[in-house]
Parts: sequence; C-alpha cells; structure tokens
Amino acid sequence: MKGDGIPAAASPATAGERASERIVEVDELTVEYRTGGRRGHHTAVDRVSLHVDGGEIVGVVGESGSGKTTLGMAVAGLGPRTSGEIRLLGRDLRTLGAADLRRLRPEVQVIFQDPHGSLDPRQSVRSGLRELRGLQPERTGWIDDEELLRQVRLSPDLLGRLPHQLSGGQAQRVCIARALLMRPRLLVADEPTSGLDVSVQAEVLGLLLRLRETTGVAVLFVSHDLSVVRRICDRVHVMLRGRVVEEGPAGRVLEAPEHEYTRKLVSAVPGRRLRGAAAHEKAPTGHGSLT
Ligand SMILES: Nc1ncnc2c1ncn2[C@@H]1O[C@H](COP(=O)(O)OP(=O)(O)OP(=O)(O)O)[C@@H](O)[C@H]1O
Repeated sequence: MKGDGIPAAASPATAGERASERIVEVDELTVEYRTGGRRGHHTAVDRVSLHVDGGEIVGVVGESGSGKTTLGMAVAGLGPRTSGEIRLLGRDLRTLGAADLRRLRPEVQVIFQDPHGSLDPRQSVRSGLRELRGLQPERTGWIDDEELLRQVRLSPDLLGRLPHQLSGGQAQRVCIARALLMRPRLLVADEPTSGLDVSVQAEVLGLLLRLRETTGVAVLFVSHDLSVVRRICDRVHVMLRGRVVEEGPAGRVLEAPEHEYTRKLVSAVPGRRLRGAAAHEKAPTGHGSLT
C-alpha cells in the first residue's frame, strides 16, 4: 500500500488476498439525464445502493431501459452521476486529485456487449496491447502478450490478427485479455455474452469464472438474461425503472423471487433453465484447447 491508502498498482495480490476486500460500494446513487420533455430530466438510476467484494460476481438484471447500463457505467467512472457516492477501494472518486484518479481508474475495467465495436479495426491484437502497455507501463509489465492470451484461452498465433479476422468469441476474449492486462480489481461486464452463440457464450462465462478463481477479480455483471445470471452470479440486484426492487443470493432471488416484478421476469424464462446449481458451484476447470 502507498501512504495514501491506494494499493500499489503492480502489487501481486493473490486471489485469496483479494477476496473479502470491499472493492466498490455504491450509496444512494442517482443518475438523471437531461431531456427535452416538460420535466426536463429522466431519472435512469434512482437511489441505488450496492456493493461488490473481492472475487464476487454480482448481477444486475432488469428489462431494457431499467437503468442497468447507466448504473454500470457510473460504477466504472465512465458515466454521469447526479448524486450519491461511489467508493472504489474505500475512496470516493469525487474527492481524489488527478494523480490518485489516474492510479485508481484502471482498477475498474469494462467489457461491452459488442467486442468488435470495442476494438480499433486498424489495430492488430499485438499493437492494441502495445498501446495499452504504453499508457500504463507500471501496471502492465507483469505478463507478456503470449501468456496473456493463454490466460484467456486464446492461441498466441492470434496476436497478429486484426479484429475482423477474429470470431465474436475470440474478439470478446481479446477484450477480456486487454482488461486483464491492467490487473483490475473489478470488471464491469455489460451484456458481455449477448451477441455470442450459446456455446461460445458458455466458454466466455467459464472464462470469467476461472479468472475470478485465479486472479480474485470481482465482476459487476449487467444482463437481461436471467439464465446466464443464474449460472455465473453469486448475488443479484433486480432493477425496475431505475430502482432496485429485489436483491439477494442469485439462487434465492431467481428460484424463489419475492417481488412481483422479479416473478414476472422469471416466468418469462423458458423451461426450467433457472433451476439447479449455479456454474460457480461446478466451475469448469478450464483446461480446454486454445482457439
Ligand atoms: N444519454 C442518455 N440521455 C437520455 N436518456 C438516456 C440516456 N442513456 C439512457 N437513457 C435512458 O435512461 C434509461 C435507462 O437506460 P439504460 O441504458 O441504463 O437501461 P438498460 O437497463 O441498460 O437498458 P438496455 O438493456 O436496453 O441497455 C432509459 O429510459 C434510457 O432511455
């Protein structure tokens, strides 16, 4: 730890050390967007409180427009905030000076739904990584490119490829590798598997579960897909019109929902896909072949 309480970026904390630490704490967060209507604003996130601890995967679910992305972006420090507090590793981002902010921001990395849209189409995987290393040399020296790709179950042969030469699943794993390079404490994953085929979706979910085990990274997992959330999340928050209407362990909330709205969401899931043990209770060992 540095004297200011911010952990040194390159300190190699083990997964065990990283677990149980409070990574992010959101207190009564409200986000309003300006609109042209009579009220002049729209409340996208309305007094939401939540926390994510080291190694936890915490879901945010709800229908389209319920405020999930707005919440995720605010937690990542990338979106607006009207009121309320977001403390990352115990520090309120608003009170930090520029140098502290620069050091703390990489602790949260974001993965989006469209991996190809997140990658520069003119940049090979290798040159994209080189650019990131140039921006944060002190954080990124812990691993070389080849090993980084192996960590996300990609062949190092892909380093020379441009984004359009990658499948959706490969591109998403490159995005995860780029995030991982920064040794973040928290990944905000916004519908990271929605655009992928079901089998590729399962591989990416398995990868996130394995990375949580090996690195202790926590994940705020934003999704409208309850069966995916049931597979991967420890706890879940259900959002309706900007408010959290129900929260708790993923198994309890999704198998025995208490709020009427959660019941409605659950009843819309076909078959019995929410039943049974979550994937983290039977996490794949991840020794599959590289692609
Ligand atoms: N930049 C913006 N300006 C004005 N309103 C916005 C803006 N971004 C989002 N909204 C509104 O805020 C509300 C929440 O949007 P948000 O994208 O956070 O919801 P979501 O649950 O992530 O939806 P989806 O699953 O469709 O992405 C919606 O009513 C949306 O129309």
